[in-house]
Amino acid sequence: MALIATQSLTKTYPGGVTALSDLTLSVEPGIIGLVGANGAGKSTMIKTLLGLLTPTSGQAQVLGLDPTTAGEQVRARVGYMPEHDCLPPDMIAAEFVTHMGRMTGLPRTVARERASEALRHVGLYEERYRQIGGYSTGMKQRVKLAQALVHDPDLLLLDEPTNGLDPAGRDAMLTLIHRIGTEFGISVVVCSHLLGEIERICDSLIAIEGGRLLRADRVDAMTTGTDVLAIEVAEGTDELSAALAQRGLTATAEGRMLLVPLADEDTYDLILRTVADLDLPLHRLDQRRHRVAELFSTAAPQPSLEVTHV
Ligand SMILES: Nc1ncnc2c1ncn2[C@@H]1O[C@H](COP(=O)(O)OP(=O)(O)OP(=O)(O)O)[C@@H](O)[C@H]1O
Repeated sequence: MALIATQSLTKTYPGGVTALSDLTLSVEPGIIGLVGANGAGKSTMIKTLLGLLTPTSGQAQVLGLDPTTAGEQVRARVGYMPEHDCLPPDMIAAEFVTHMGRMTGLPRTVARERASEALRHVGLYEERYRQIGGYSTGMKQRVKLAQALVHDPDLLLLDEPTNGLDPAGRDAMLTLIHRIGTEFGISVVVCSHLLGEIERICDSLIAIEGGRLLRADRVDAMTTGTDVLAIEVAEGTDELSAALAQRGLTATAEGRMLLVPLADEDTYDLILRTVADLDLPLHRLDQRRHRVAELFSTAAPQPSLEVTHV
């Protein structure tokens, strides 16, 4: 059974903005990145999957349930970490997460135990009796994650979980999400406009632009090899380029690399022989892979689709 499936899912807000347009996709369980620039429709998608927004047309299934008609059942099995700060500053973290557990229907003692456990999973066990207002941004993000985990969901929907964090904090949050997805066997959908960082921890990606689906697929299927070889030598790049041209290979310079079309298996040998003949120190020779970033059009209007790591 697909983890999430949509058929022609469309959401137009009362003001007339179409945030999701005719989205049809199906993703398997795992860690799934929902990527797109600010305004692409990610939050709208998450809220629709939770049954908090009703689609204008089309359908969605989450864990085999229709959020429009079975919203409560969906929310009982799904944990949600919203994008914006939603934490009461004068509450103690353990109390807040317990309260959120109670809201999902857990009895008081179970909610308390589960809250401690969830706070331990996110690395806040020692600090759990402190007021949230005194927490750093990273700790607040972890409390939001703990409250999403408290009822032991099958699926987590995380809306921009690295928002407001510095690079080290982002890294720690992504490592934590990856651990939850792999060690706890919980599927995770993680929204981000930071494609590079999300690509690193995900099995699959759903890429959207202006409310439309660009592609939903496994990351490895999106990054198959191209028919271009990248060569990098420590020195003598120009010399190598000229020598390759003499042997009928057209090399294009890109930064410190030379890119050569991969005609057939002999191309590798020809390059290696040329490098050896010139006695140049070879740093790399490999087949270029497609990058997920290529899915997105380079033109505006997605200036904030930052690629941090590819
Ligand atoms: N309640 C609303 N009423 C009207 N328009 C809305 C509403 N919420 C979102 N929109 C619009 O729908 C589009 C998609 O917004 P959405 O928040 O889903 O995008 P996003 O990809 O999550 O971006 P961000 O990361 O900036 O939140 C945007 O044009 C936004 O302005």
